Amino acid sequence: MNLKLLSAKKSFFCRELSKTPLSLRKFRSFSTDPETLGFVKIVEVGPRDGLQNEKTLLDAEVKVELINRLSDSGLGVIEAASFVSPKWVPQMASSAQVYTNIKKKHNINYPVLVPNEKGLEAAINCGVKEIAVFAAASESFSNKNLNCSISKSFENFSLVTMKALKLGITVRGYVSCVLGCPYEGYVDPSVVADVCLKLQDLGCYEISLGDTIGVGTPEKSRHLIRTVSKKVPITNLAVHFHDTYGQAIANIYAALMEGIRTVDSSVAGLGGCPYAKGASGNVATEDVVYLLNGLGFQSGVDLVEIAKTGSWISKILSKPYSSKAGQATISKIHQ
Ligand SMILES: CC(C)(COP(=O)([O-])OP(=O)([O-])OC[C@H]1O[C@@H](n2cnc3c(N)ncnc32)[C@H](O)[C@@H]1OP(=O)([O-])[O-])[C@@H](O)C(=O)NCCC(=O)NCCSC(=O)C[C@@](C)(O)CC(=O)[O-]
Repeated sequence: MNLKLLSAKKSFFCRELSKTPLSLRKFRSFSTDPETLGFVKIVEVGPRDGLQNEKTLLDAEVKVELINRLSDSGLGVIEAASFVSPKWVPQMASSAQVYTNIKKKHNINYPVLVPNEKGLEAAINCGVKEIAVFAAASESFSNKNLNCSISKSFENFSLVTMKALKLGITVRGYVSCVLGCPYEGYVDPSVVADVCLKLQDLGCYEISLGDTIGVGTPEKSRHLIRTVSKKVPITNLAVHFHDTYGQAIANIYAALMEGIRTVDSSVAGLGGCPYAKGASGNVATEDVVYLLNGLGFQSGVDLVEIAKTGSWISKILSKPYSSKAGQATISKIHQ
């Protein structure tokens, strides 16, 4: 790398690091050398979070093709489906068919969402190796999304995780509304931290912080991560930003600077939660890959391949292709 550029990059990262309090710097082994910044795991949630809110029911074959294409782009984790009630989320009714028909690669993890024992049974029958349970940091959202209180949801998750872990199925946890709730507004970061800790205590190996309605800003995201990581190690945390206010990439940058190394994203920025009206798509995987490449992080994801898939699925859904990095990448291919 050009020496001048390297030194400019280095001083930029040193400036960023100097904004991190000493106490945090100590336990976040956070490199300042752009050459050794390391690996960021991308959790692709397009086939689940991206599609669950689509009104037009997609054929299982299209979802299978989407996942197979994503599998060819270098992603290590692709959330494939959701074993929830089809009455609640009709788009996910074909999850068993989708999961069984995808061409699974040995080095890719294909987790699915599971809210209760019924969902776990269905996942087990399909041979699923990883599930994700999803809690909320707001009572109102928990009631809308899961039809029960936060404490009742944990009774379900406790049964689900215990059974799953006994069978060797790993469990990831989500917390929704970490930076705001569509029904209650402000959410206290210490409440989020408590919910994260509970998920960790159940045996979740990783907890994803969901900004369900995309209201977060970089400083609020930093504050949240600092609060939560006092209870759950930062290495066990992921971030999951929706882009409702166009802040997702800035928030991810802030999260990376705090030491987060797992980022959820959705191809073509698809997505939205059926129980969070007005919440727009997730941050686009293409935009995250472009950011990571620019910062010198490795993700293993091929920007051209993921952009081709983003452009393809947008056409299938008759939507404009909304990823800026994806659009630019595709237009370069066609030059
Ligand atoms: C949890 C329930 C089921 C409770 O819903 P309920 O109505 O209280 O459940 P129930 O036990 O009374 O069952 C009602 C019916 O659903 C069936 N049922 C019950 N469970 C299942 C199941 N697992 N699979 C298939 N069917 C199921 C059950 O058999 C019954 O069928 P019926 O007897 O009426 O014919 C419901 O509220 C539900 O499915 N909620 C899921 C909502 C959802 O998927 N939301 C989106 C995902 S979360 C999200 O997007 C946020 C996230 C993770 O991305 C992070 C972020 O951005 O914040």
